[in-house]
Amino acid sequence: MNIKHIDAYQIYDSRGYPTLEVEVTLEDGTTGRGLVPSGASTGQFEAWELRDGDKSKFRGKSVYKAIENVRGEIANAIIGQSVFEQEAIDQKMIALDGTPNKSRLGANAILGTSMAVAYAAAKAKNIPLFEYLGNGKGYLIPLNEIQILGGGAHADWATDIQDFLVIAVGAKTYEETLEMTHNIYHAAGEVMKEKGKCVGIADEGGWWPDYIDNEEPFEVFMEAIKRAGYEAGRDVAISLDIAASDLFDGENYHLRLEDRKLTPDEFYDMMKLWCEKYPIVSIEDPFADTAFDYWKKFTDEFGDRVQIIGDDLFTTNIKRIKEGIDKGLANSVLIKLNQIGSVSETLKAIELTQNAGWLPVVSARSGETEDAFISHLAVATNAGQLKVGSFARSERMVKWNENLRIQRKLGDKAAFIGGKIYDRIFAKETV
Ligand SMILES: C=C(OP(=O)(O)O)C(=O)O
Ligand SMILES: [Mg+2]
Repeated sequence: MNIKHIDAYQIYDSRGYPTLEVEVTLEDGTTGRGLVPSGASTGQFEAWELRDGDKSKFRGKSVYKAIENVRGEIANAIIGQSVFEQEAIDQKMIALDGTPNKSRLGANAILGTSMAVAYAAAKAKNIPLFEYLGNGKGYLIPLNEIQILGGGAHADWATDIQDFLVIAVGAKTYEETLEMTHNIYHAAGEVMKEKGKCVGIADEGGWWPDYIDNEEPFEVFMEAIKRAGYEAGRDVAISLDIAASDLFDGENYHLRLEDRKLTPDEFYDMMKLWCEKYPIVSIEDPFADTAFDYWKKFTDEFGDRVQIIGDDLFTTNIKRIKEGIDKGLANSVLIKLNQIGSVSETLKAIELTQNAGWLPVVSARSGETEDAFISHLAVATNAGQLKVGSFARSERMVKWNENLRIQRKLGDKAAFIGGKIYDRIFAKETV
């Protein structure tokens, strides 16, 4: 089935900033839409999100140039091509762009088209997206990583740490992860309101706190877990996204909240202390994306009991992930479609991660849309984990809820292994 028409439009994301929607129409009238998310704490090695006007201050700027590129060059190149040739279409757009980071046509223009092509292809085959993307091999319903408190760039630096998340490692079913998280999320809100520490809701739906130091959120978190009736470390574990590149000034890590600068060694010791003191099962971007020595040292020390995720470190980029695997910098990769800018490259990044015995964590962006592509991607690839921000905004819930539907569709084929996913990385060190 060939592509007949491609169009693009400006829509708005969950933060109310402009983004792109691409619509692909096939010869039989079938359509597919790709809605492009957008980050705030973006990594320096990400593919380029094309915005109109001053490139250095792009947040909030319109995307009409990217739209023009879809309607013009991209449409000219791929109209008439079979919609089932996902990789060939993506490669054609990459070659047409001609830059290493998709900055000429825009990673947003290319990704929107790539996602729309995948959706249209699945529809043309009359199968769900997860089945199409995974060639029918997807069956694993992912373990959720859900934000309870938001900070960093997502809450105007209310805390230095960007995400305090919960992982229901003891849950026996996907439904139970949602049940446990909803209890903890609301308990945390209650604790914070009692303490007079709740300002509102951060960008991804977690509570926006008002704190004076970086350990206070841990105390609230531990109290919320207890109040919700769970045991920290057994039923649920803590996960952090430090987003450390945002704190790093090229020399030191700047804690704005306490107005302190920590040397890389001091920062390392703080990460170490937290991992020893609290039931932390997963930590993302604990160091700056250039601080390879610290990543390596930390993985050597904690990689047998903590999932160490590279987000800004790898930016879903195959070359960077390969280098990370060769050097042993982490044991997990955050997977974001728009960091690399096409569906087929994202699938390859997941495969590479899994082949190395590492864990992929499929992730949303802080600026999201009402689309649930990533829920399908996580199941299609048996990634085993999904991170979508929090629980209290519809652009997040649409992803969690979509996995309930996918699970129903899969029926007996569906499996959920919960916290056992970590045996794949933790067992290795001890065998
Ligand atoms: C989702 C994240 O935030 P952003 O989309 O702002 O990069 C993240 O850092 O993992
Ligand atoms: Mg991150």
